[in-house]
Amino acid sequence: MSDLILETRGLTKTFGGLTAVSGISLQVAPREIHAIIGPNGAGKSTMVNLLSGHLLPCAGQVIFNGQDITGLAPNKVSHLGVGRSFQRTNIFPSFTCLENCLLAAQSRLKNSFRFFRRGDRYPLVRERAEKALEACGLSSKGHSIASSMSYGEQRQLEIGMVLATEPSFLLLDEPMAGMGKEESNRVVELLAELSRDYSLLLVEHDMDAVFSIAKTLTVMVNGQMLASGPLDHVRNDPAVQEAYLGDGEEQF
Ligand SMILES: Nc1ncnc2c1ncn2[C@@H]1O[C@H](COP(=O)(O)OP(=O)(O)OP(=O)(O)O)[C@@H](O)[C@H]1O
Repeated sequence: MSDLILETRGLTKTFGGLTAVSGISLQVAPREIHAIIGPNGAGKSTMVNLLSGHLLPCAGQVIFNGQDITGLAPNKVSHLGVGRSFQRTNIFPSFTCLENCLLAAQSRLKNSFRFFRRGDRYPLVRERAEKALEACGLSSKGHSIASSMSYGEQRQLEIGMVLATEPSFLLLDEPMAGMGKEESNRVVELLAELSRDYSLLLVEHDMDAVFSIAKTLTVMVNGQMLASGPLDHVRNDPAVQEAYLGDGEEQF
């Protein structure tokens, strides 16, 4: 029995003549934060989309909790416990924080026709939504209209909506994108807290954030995996050092 929660084997995606993800094999252990880093166009978001079922791989496998989930539709992947957030904020701006989480929690009800009833009429849905709000640090903002909150809080809410779907694994695409230092520090703390209960794979450009919370790291360049493994090991890998120090853009 594998002790990995997620594993990819030779995962590959091409768009016409471009190989966006080329034979990537990585592993994520339970309750660890695994970060994927790399320059723009490296294939990081494509990788996330392959894991969440939003894109079909051309070759390779995705194994989640020992089950081959390659090619499953996003809703099936989500029902198995993989929750994902997107690079751009994906909330209902005119709804309150609680209503956003209620909708996310309600999406987990078996009968989709139950969408015609308000989520707060279901005690379980309400309980999950409130728990998610608390877990994302917004329990005091339940009745705030989402669009009236700061950008950082809106991104926190998005994580709350993912949590309301009761995942065991979180796929987060640039959760700190566009944030100032203070806001991203708050999200770093939140993710560290969440890693006690959840396994996380995140794509992130903020190296300070990555190095402060990730336990394992995968570095991608031009669709290829340059290195993958424990943070310090990968960080000191000569190929990684060269790739990052080479263009002077993202040094560590
Ligand atoms: N749907 C698509 N059709 C065609 N090409 C695509 C598609 N999605 C991504 N690509 C290409 O695949 C490559 C990898 O893109 P991807 O968005 O995965 O990179 P990334 O590492 O996430 O970049 P960034 O950090 O800028 O978000 C890029 O060259 C991109 O233009």
